[in-house]
Amino acid sequence: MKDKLKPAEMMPGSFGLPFIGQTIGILAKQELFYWQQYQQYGNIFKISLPEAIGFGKCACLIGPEANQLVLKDAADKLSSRLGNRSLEPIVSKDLVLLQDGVEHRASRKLILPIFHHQAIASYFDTIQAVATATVTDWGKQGTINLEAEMRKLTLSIAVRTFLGSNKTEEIDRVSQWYVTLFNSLNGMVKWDNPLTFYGRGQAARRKIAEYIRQIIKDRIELDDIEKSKDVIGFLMSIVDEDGNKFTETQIINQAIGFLFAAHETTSSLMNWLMFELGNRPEWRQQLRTELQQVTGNEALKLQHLRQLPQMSNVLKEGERLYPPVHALSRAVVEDIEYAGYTIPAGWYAIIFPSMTHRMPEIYKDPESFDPDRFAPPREEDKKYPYSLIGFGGGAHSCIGVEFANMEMKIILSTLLQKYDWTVTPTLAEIAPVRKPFSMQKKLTATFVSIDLLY
Ligand code: HEM
Repeated sequence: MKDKLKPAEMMPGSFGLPFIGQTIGILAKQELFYWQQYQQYGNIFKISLPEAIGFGKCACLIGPEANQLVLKDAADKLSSRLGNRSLEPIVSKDLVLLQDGVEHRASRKLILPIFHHQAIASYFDTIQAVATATVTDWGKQGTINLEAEMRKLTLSIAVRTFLGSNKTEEIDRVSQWYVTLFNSLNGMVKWDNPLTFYGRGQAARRKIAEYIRQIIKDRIELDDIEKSKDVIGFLMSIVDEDGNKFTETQIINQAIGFLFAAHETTSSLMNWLMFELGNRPEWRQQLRTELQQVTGNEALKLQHLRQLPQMSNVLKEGERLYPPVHALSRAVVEDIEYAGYTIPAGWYAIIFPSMTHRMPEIYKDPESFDPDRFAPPREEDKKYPYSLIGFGGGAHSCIGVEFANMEMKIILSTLLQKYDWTVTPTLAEIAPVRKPFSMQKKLTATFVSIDLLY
């Protein structure tokens, strides 16, 4: 049986140019590059990416079966740590995503309680307060750059709930360092020098680390650990089965890792939800009616969030059409087999939420925004396992999914209760969106107070 398997080199697709592989196509076209390869070659194709940026020969696999293989069935033969090593300059090996096997299971068990629903309930008030205060300004500003303002809002929420900072100037400072660190991911030259993206990112990382170190020091001095209901507080209180606590460096690395995992993802999904809703007055009204029925026009409370099925389906439809993590990468450490090919150790296996989510075999009329596809009896995501993977799946599935959904529901509810809005460019001008990462920068939104409308 094994003899009949073809070598991965025989897959359709192209490795591109020597040394740089397909880098030029990917830099120029981003997600669209993979989409075009999929159209040309089908649901399994090869590419290559430079080793200098943490890759090599890659098998790109599309569809629920491939997702299940990579995230579950063959997970023991794959390494998330090596598959995501391009993120190491930002998040360090202390983040669970960069760990495998026994080490990963042990760390994940320790940190899961931080994002368990009991714990995230304690973040509700903070998120609501930041969301309410921030969006109050949006109505006064005329047309806003949606991406920039949403980034500020989600960063403020993350810095407040994770690090416990509550002074505006501190939040702004940490947010600026974080943006510099995030942008340094684009830096090809890994030289720690102020002249390079990478160097500026590392300098910003050291500043964030120093800021967190001071928070830890203050809390120890003030004996304030147990009282602090933020992520740093939880990280400082965790004790493993042998009585060990996280070291100061581990706490810093985890916190920076969480900022990274939580921020860009939530911000991007929020932008596209605002875009879709901004183009659909009927859905804005439907969500508003659902909210009114549940809250009875009182302030939003935590328990209301569990009674908003239509809003939950809108979030899922956003996750389906605009998954912020459009590709998930693993390094192959032991040969795996898929679709008649052997994918050997040393290669990378990459799966794509963005393309799985638009397969007509799974989702009816996949390009259309149709949140009801998730409501009974349709429940299109239940037909095949691993067909909705915007939050990943298997051992490395997102630990922040509840936090993210709570945050997005709070922001959306706050906006729906306060404003009506329009977004440019319009759906007709840019759909279907194949480059959401860069396209989101073009989005602008105009908010009109509901009181002025009704
Ligand atoms: C809309 C928001 C979010 C989306 C779409 C999202 C998506 C994902 C995805 C796709 C993965 C799996 C990556 C892989 O398997 O390679 C993941 C993992 C992870 N996410 Fe999220 N995420 C979001 C928000 C958050 C938040 C708020 C946190 C909180 C800190 C968070 C923390 C993590 C962590 C720590 C992991 C790694 C888990 C592990 O390796 O065991 N994420 N996320």
